[in-house]
Amino acid sequence: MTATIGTVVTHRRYVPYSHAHYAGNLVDGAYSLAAFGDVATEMCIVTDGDEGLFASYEDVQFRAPVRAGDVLEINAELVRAGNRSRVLHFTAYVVARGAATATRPGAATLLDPPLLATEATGTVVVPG
Ligand SMILES: C/C=C/C(=O)SCCNC(=O)CCNC(=O)[C@H](O)C(C)(C)COP(=O)(O)OP(=O)(O)OC[C@H]1O[C@@H](n2cnc3c(N)ncnc32)[C@H](O)[C@@H]1OP(=O)(O)O
Repeated sequence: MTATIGTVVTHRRYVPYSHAHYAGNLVDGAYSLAAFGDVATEMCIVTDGDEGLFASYEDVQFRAPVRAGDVLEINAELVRAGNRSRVLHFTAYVVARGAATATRPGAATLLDPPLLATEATGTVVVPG
């Protein structure tokens, strides 16, 4: 296992309507953070053969809403590797979004370009 700076791990997931929390089917910010935790877990497996533990966030920016019915692309990039610490930069992009009408309740569209919804920097720690 090697912690190579620039390594990227990507997940894609549909945001279920069961996660709508606010008006307009808005999803809470914690949803993005949970997604960052999952992509960080895979990053730790890739770099260190262990799931790792999330130690801290230095910065979290909610730049655009995430809504139920969105398809998210979640990325983690390894930006710094200490002895046991791994600093990751996270992004969550909306790549597709529901576009329901009265006659087509399941209509949805790809977003081109994708919409940057959430961005963060955080540190995970792996065993020595
Ligand atoms: C992948 C996602 C998983 C999750 O979401 S898990 C759920 C949430 N997280 C947790 O429940 C974790 C709870 N916290 C802990 O268990 C411990 O707390 C840690 C294991 C995270 C760290 O404890 P210790 O192993 O005793 O840390 P040390 O020996 O003091 O330091 C080891 C390396 O970790 C860096 N570090 C420790 N705490 C922090 C912090 N809060 N923010 C940033 N970095 C930290 C240090 O600097 C050092 O780094 P250097 O080995 O590269 O020199």
